[in-house]
Order: sequence, then C-alpha cells, then structure tokens
Amino acid sequence: MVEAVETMDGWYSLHDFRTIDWTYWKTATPEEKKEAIASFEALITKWDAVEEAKNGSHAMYKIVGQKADLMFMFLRPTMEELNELETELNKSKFAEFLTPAHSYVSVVELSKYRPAKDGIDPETLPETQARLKPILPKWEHVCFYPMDRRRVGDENWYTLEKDVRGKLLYEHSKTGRKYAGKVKQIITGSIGLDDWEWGVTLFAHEPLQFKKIVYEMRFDEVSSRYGEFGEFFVGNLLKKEEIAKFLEV
Ligand code: VOV
Repeated sequence: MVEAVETMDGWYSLHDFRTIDWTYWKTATPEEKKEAIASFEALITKWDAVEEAKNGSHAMYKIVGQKADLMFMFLRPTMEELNELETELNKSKFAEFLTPAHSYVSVVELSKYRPAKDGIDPETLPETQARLKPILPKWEHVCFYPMDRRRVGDENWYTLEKDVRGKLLYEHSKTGRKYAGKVKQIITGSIGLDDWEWGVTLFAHEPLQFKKIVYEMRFDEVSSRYGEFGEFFVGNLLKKEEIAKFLEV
C-alpha cells in the first residue's frame, strides 16, 4: 500500500488579491481619500502589532499586470482569525475602492519525508516551529502560483512509494538550495482547502531569480514529470510609508 507522508502544518494562510477601482477613486473627495488611506494605514498598524507579538504575519505587494493591483498575504494561527481580518479589511473605507480579484486559502506545510534523527520528532524542534510560523520576509519582489502533483497514467505522484517521492523531493531541494539568499520559498498545503494542492510563494530581491529557479526546477523530475502549475502572480513590495504616494491621483 502506498503511504501518505505525514505533514507538519503551521499557520493558516490567505493570499488576498484586490484590484483598485481607479475611476471611482478619482471621484472621491480629498476627505474621503484621506479617510480611506487612514483606514488602510490603521489596519496595517494592527497587523504590524500582531506580527510584533509573533501571532501571525503579513506582506503586501503591488501586482504587475492586469490580474490584480494588490496582493496581501496573511498568516494566522486559526482560520477564524483569517476570516476576521478579511472581513475587517472588507468593512474599511479603503475597501470601498477595491474589488476582489482572486484569493487562495492554505496552510504552511512541511513534510516528514526524512526519517527522524535520533528518534526526535522534527515537529518539536524550534527551527521547525519557526518555519511553520514564519515572519514573512519583506523582500522586494514576490511570486505566487498554485500547483498540483500529476495524476495521469504512469505519471501519478499518488501511486509512487513514499521513499521514491522523498528521493525526488530531496533532488528538488538540492536545486532549491542553490538559490539560498536569492529566493526564499514558503510552501503552503491546500489539499481540501482550495482548488490546487499547494501554493508556492517565492520572495526575491531580484525578479529574474524567479524565472531562473522555476526554469531550473522544470528539469527536476518532481516538476518535469509530476508538476502541474496554475496562474502566476508577480509583484513588488508595497511599503506602508509609500501608500499615500501610491494612491495619489
Ligand atoms: C527556494 C528553494 C527551495 C528549497 C530549498 C526547497 C526545498 C524543499 C524540500 C526540502 C521539500 C520537502 C520537504 C518539505 O519541506 O515538505 C520541498 C517540498 C516542496 N517544494 Fe520545494 N524548495 C524550494 C523551492 C520550491 C519551488 C520553487 C517550488 C515550486 C516548484 C516548481 O517546479 O515550480 C517548490 C515546490 C514544493 C512543493 C509543492 C513541495 C511539497 C511537495 C510534496 O509533495 O510534499 N519548492 N521543498
């Protein structure tokens, strides 16, 4: 019997994509604009406090292209908290000028393919806990896409033995490690939570590194034979200090 791998699951994740209704924004009075910007900044102050207390994390990016204008990535210990913060954002003055573009619900995931060292459950290690509950890097660029493991004919990830899958992922990790310091990945599991099986969120200082890593990985068997990919979103960091300038019309 093919065995599933045990996963270690951390904070719940919401990728929330919004489009700005610039036409409507232009019709707002200076007072309304001020109120909208203040409401947005107040929310960020709240999110910053949560992050400071290590009860979650968030990151904000300006999406390039027409799929969306903004991407928020939120991490929280519970699904309820994700829901609450999404609702709070929706109720804000700022949200009157936003339309939903896309969203993705998942949970930070690591798997136990490697045998436990010295009988220690890796989930108990502080370094594992830090990776399951990560403070998101505020690197200059983000790339997000969902993916599946293929289940077609002979190329069926779910009929491969666990040790074979573990070996393929080990090969994958060797490619990944070449990008240390250049690309940081957060893998979130979404089987049973959203339309794809995993969310891949990559952070980089230099956007070309996204193309390089994703291209190089296409040749790793785990991606070439067993990877299926969804829509890609790419964006640039949005800093709290630049919001007023960004929204200036
Ligand atoms: C940036 C570098 C990087 C590094 C170091 C890295 C390492 C690792 C390790 C060690 C492991 C296995 C154990 C675990 O932690 O789960 C994984 C696991 C995984 N990865 Fe990865 N990955 C990277 C990067 C990285 C990228 C760029 C992608 C997208 C693939 C592509 O073709 O577009 C990806 C995908 C995944 C997925 C979907 C999983 C879970 C698969 C599953 O079936 O369970 N990943 N990954």
